[in-house]
Amino acid sequence: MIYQGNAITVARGTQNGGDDIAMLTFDLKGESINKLSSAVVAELDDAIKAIQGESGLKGLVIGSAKDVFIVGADITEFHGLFDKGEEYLVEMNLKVHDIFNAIEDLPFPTVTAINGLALGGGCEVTLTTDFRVMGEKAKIGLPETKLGILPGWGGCVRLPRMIGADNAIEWIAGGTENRADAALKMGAVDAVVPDESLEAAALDILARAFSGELDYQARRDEKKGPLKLNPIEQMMAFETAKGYVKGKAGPHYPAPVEAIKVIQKGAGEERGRAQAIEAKAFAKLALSDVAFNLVGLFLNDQVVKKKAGKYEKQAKAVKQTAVLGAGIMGGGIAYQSASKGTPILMKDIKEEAIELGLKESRKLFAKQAERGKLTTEQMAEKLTHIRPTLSYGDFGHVDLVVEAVVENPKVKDKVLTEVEGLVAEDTILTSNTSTISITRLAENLKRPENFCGMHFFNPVHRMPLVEVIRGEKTGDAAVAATVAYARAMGKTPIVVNDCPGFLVNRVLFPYFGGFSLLVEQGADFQHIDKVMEKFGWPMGPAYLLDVVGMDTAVHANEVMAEGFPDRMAREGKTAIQVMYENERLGQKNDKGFYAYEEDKKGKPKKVNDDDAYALVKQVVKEQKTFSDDDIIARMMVPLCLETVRCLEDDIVSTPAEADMALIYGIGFPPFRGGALRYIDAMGVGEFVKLAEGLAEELGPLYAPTDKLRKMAETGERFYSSQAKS
Ligand SMILES: NC(=O)c1ccc[n+]([C@@H]2O[C@H](COP(=O)([O-])OP(=O)(O)OC[C@H]3O[C@@H](n4cnc5c(N)ncnc54)[C@H](O)[C@@H]3O)[C@@H](O)[C@H]2O)c1
Repeated sequence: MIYQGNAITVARGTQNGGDDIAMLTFDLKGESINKLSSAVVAELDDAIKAIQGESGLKGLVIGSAKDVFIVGADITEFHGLFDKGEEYLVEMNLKVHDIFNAIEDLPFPTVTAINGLALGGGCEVTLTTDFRVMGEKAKIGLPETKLGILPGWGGCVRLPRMIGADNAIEWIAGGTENRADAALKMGAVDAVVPDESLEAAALDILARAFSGELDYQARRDEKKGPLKLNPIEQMMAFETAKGYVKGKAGPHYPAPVEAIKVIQKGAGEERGRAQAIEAKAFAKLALSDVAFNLVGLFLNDQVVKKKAGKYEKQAKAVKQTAVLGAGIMGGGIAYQSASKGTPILMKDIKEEAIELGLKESRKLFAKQAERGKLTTEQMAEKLTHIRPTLSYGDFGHVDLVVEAVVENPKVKDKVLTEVEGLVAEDTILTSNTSTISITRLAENLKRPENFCGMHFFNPVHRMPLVEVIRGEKTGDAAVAATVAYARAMGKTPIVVNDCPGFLVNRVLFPYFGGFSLLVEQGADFQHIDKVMEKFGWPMGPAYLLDVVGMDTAVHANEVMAEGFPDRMAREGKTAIQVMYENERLGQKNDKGFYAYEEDKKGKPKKVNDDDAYALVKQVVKEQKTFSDDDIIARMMVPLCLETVRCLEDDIVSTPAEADMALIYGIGFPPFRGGALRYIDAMGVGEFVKLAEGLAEELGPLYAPTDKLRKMAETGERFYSSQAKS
């Protein structure tokens, strides 16, 4: 044994009967995957030094004993490391460069055997060796820009020299996970073989290097030298890419463009100087709020997944489901279930509704086939997973039912009690209601413990969130099975307690409340939209209301006002009500705050409509002017405060889940990390001051809770680590 650590071992391996190959294996103890924590990187340093000190070696194979090669750096360490500042981060990366360069400079040929995943730092380890062989099912990539940073351990330097600037930009700026065949085509790896042949293939490559058939020194020189593009080619490649990538990433996500700049700046440089450029740019990005928030988002996502995983372990199998109602939501639920492989019965009372639901599903499957994601046979097979019906015939064999009929408590009561009488004792019943209390719907059921909410978002195939709502009598088995089913559908379930609006709509409607007040005080609704879109929302509030539908919004608002009269009930008409009364329902009838025309692709395109302005005038009481910051504060404060209340009222159990629900459910700007992360970034004290000032003029919708005031006094935060700026 040459080296034995907690995550790395180096042994002498055989090649043609000898023992002159160093076999370095990643196998992190106590974990199911390999990741590059600081401790593992320190081990790698020791392991390479041990190899350097060993005599009689003539080759190195790096591999993994787990199902994956290395999934990346240990992201749980990031906030702590970023806290140490720019200088520390530059030094840290230069040290890693020294270790990685030492692998690249070993006096014999080297090869990595990649199985499972080689992402981020894991991918960068593979780039240090002269050759790479990859398992057929493995994936490789540099997803760092998705975290608001850039590959800082040589990815921006080595990859462009290996696969060309254009290809490297695509991988790095896109943060893509790339399949083995694509990696081979681009020259990122030298061979693709079945997993079980990886080691043999790696040894074979070494043998060919020993025989001189493969020139490992030439490979090395290429990686270590400047990028082979003349200045004009460089200009063309980089400038075009920067323009394109900037347009795609948008103004709030600087990392992809910064990564291109690093590749460009380092292009004419040899290894050491190019790596220094990379280290500096990495540290700068790592200290940005965007990186802080995106890393936070990743960690929150882990919390949410872990919680769902725990429920899933206790869940009974959900093999056959049913949806009641084949409308917008029922149709979407049936498609999503079938698409991910759980057979589903789709029941409606109207033949036309069923036809429409099936037509939508066919359209969505056909789109996937067009994009090459499904073959025609697979598409036909998936469609058979949806079984349309007008009767309850096969409901005796259903594990879980999703009720998605019209939003009317009487109809829902009737349908739910009817179906409860037909299914097995342990079948789980769920409702996709957006506004009716789950505890209330359970009142007429014989087995309320088997009932909970399963709230999807529209359009179901696109929106990742499912709120799983626990009513007063809901049992753990119902929650567990519903969470498991949501996961099987490829969704992110978050478990919340019952209250009007549940979590997401309870938080969204105060935001619309802020919008109504602004409009009444003379703010232009199109300007509000522009400001909030610039802030990072995918659509402004007026546009969002048009998408939600004015009828839905008015109805939900009534429910919220009844539930929280102190802050959500109000006198006088809002612009939303005026739109509704004038049959401007939004996109569903082509007119709301905007008018809608069909674009070339047949999608609704919003255009200005003077009639909408004329109607809004009816509610305008003042003509105040608002700065962009005023608008942001008046929109964001009620939303953030309601999120705080949901946490205090135990509607949601952690800040991580609350923030992720808003990002996944209503498109809260991800780079801002969520409502509670937003308060933390502003500082709880500053936020409370801002809210109190607004509450004086605008009332209880803006009033901070006592607990939040206390947090401001004591300096408490929602998350433990702190953003930089
Ligand atoms: N549309 C949304 O954006 C959205 C989002 C989340 C939740 N929801 C909720 O989902 C539910 C359905 O909403 P939708 O937008 O799909 O409505 P929809 O009007 O498009 O569809 C309702 C369907 O239910 C059918 N139906 C009525 N009574 C029935 C019965 N007894 N048995 C079987 N089918 C019956 C109708 O024929 C219709 O096809 C509502 O509770 C709604 O609040 C809607």
